[in-house]
Amino acid sequence: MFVLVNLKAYDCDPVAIAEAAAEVADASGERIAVAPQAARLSAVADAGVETWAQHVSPVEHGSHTGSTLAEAAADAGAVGTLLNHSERRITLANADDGLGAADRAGLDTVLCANNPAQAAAAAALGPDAVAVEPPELIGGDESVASADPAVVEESVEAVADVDDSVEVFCGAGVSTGADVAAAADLGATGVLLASGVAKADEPESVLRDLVSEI
Ligand SMILES: O=C[C@H](O)COP(=O)(O)O
Repeated sequence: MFVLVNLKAYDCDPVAIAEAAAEVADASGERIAVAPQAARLSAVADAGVETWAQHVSPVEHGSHTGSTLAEAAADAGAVGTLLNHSERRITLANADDGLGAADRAGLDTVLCANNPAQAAAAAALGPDAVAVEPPELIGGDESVASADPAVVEESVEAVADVDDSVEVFCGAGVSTGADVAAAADLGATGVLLASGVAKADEPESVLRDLVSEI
């Protein structure tokens, strides 16, 4: 199971979390990545953890003020990017172009979706993975795997029907090793989480717990 920690814009120390994640990944042998604010990509990558962007713009080099160029994210140390996160929705055309930009820069991609129908549509665009996250469960205390297991199982089936090479992750409320194990039981191959780590008093213990039942 891939554990992808999105720090969003939380008031946390991205480098301390990156160092903790690198240590837990090394000790456990599990794959953990951290997605900080774009301005902190280099600092997080320098901490030695797999680093992801939260978003890249669907543009090439040129006159695109305020954009996050995929090549710039890659140069800063990112190896992958989220696209179409629930808090950073984009149009279908921009999702397609964003995937093209990520591909051009050599970034892995996770395209987010709200539900199984969107997951199928997302899979049709050919990302490396689709992450299904019911928006109403994001930032909550109960994991999607227990609060709405059907949305995960149905997304796994819907994506496999479109393209069985696309992985399915799930997210929203994931914060414990039991949540990760439950997601795996439903067919997910990764989890996308944020508040459970970013808002924790001791992020390293949460990270250790997250990989404890894989
Ligand atoms: O990107 C992460 C997801 O939106 C889940 O956030 P959460 O773990 O705070 O529910």
